[in-house]
Amino acid sequence: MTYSSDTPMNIGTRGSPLALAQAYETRDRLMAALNLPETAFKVHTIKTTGDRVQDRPLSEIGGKGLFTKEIEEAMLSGAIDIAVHSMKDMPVDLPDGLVIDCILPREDVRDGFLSPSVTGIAELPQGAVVGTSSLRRRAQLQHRRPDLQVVEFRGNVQTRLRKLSEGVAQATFLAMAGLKRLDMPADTATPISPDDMLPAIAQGAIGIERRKGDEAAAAALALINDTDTQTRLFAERALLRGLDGSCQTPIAGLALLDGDRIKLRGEVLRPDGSESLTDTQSGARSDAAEIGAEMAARLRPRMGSNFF
Ligand SMILES: NCc1[nH]cc(CCC(=O)O)c1CC(=O)O
Repeated sequence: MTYSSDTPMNIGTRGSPLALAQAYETRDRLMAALNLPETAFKVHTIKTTGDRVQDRPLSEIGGKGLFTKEIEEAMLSGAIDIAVHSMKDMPVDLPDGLVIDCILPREDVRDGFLSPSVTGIAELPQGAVVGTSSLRRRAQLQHRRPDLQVVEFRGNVQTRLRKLSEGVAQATFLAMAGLKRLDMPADTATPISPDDMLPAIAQGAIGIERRKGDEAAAAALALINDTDTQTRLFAERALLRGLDGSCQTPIAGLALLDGDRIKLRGEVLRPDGSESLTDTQSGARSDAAEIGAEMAARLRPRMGSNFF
């Protein structure tokens, strides 16, 4: 079958401005690749548990896939055909019957530092308050600056910028990818080199999920898959899997390609930042997933028990 105005491809997404920007980017790429008009696609916004609960840290609500469950149910029921996700937020295991084999070209992988008063972590005064809801960023920050105070900072990009302007914290972090996809002014944040703060696994990458048997969706998505980004995510997500990690564990990882070689850097931290373990491994890009798994196997004995 082919998609048309009468039988459009139904695209599911969360409703935040960033999620919508990612869904429209996906639609635009599919329009170009399939040479179809806008009317051959329909974007459906779906509210998830994670969107609904705003007053508690995510780690407290618990459970897997807080931002994906309702969307995946809509896909399994046939209400939508594909779902657009930030790969950074995706668990390593997907529900039975669903697959992600389409990854869009990666945006800026770096974290951004945002503050109305200073331009970097080093300049923050002793004891300053920093807002973040990311366990990784919290641990990395406290590892470098144990004097800083970290407060919980939930909500979408716009909410966090508002909290910063209200003075709830003196600084915060946001992924450069999100800011760029939202067309925020370039001076909104100062990019932090991955050498100073290793980003989250899959940061800046968008993945598109579909039903396993849906050959029409598979054929369409194959046209817009970026194999370079996909390969980098094979390595990074294999590391995450090998460490039994999720977005609730302080793990960082970044793979870079150099011709037919791939180089993976990984970091695990104790949640209070008291310890950071890092590792680096290079290999053939065809071995991306093995490299991630091997790194996890090397880190595990170094971590001992109850590391996280
Ligand atoms: N966990 C929230 C989340 N998921 C994806 C992004 C930004 C886009 C990306 O990293 O791909 C963000 C916000 C942030 O970390 O600033």
